[in-house]
Amino acid sequence: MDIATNSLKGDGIALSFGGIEVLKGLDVEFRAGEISGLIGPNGAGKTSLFNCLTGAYSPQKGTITYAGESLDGLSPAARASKGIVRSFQHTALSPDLTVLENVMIGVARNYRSGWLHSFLPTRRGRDEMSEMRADAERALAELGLAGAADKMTSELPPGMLRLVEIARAIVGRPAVLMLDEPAAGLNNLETRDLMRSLRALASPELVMVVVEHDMDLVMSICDRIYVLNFGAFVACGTPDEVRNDEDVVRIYLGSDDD
Ligand SMILES: Nc1ncnc2c1ncn2[C@@H]1O[C@H](COP(=O)(O)OP(=O)(O)OP(=O)(O)O)[C@@H](O)[C@H]1O
Repeated sequence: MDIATNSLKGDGIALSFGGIEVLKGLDVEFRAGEISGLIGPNGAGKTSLFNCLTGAYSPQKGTITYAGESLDGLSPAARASKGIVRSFQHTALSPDLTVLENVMIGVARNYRSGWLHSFLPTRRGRDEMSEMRADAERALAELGLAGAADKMTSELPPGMLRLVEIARAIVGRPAVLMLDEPAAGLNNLETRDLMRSLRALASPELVMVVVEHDMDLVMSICDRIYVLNFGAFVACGTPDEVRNDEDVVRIYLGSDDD
């Protein structure tokens, strides 16, 4: 398929709560092969747009497509089965499973018989289990976490937990990876490791979208940045273009938020 068509697009996305319009007819295109950033002050509408794209919210107006195919009306699970996955701002890992087992959960959707069947003492169950294990080991290795596979998640510092969660999101080889504030709660060193890992994940087929308050991270790793304010885009461009945009400097970069 032509990579240029493999974008996640929103056309005229409008969302209201109790009559208050929080997204005002947004047009957006997150392209494969790029890391896109979504930034803006508190309450600008970033999470609302993120939730519309992942299927957690249904916009009252507009259309969302991936590679030209409409996603309208599909639940988050149905979108995930099409390869559109998200990570969570607060880690959603199980403390009772090892790192490897937590990541294996993320790949279960790719197997015909699923997670439960893989534990059954059948040939197919055993084969699927070892494939899932190999997929999870590959995802952990991609993020530099091979050595942590057998640890319990409770033994890991926050920065590594965030990477484990990203490993769980990428283990099924998603088409679209949406990251909600991946650097929240991380120290400077952990944030730098995360930036390196995210940059290394970028590939020509993958649409990657990062909602983030950490401006250094966004400016360092993103190819294109959308700036949202009061539910409307005020700028879109490369980090340099956005950094030098007068409106952005006025409404966002000059604020005390970040
Ligand atoms: N479920 C909801 N019910 C009512 N209002 C909501 C809901 N979700 C978001 N809003 C409102 O929509 C507006 C945009 O909020 P949103 O969380 O999308 O902004 P944001 O840019 O992600 O902010 P932050 O950076 O603080 O997370 C805010 O005024 C918020 O109060």
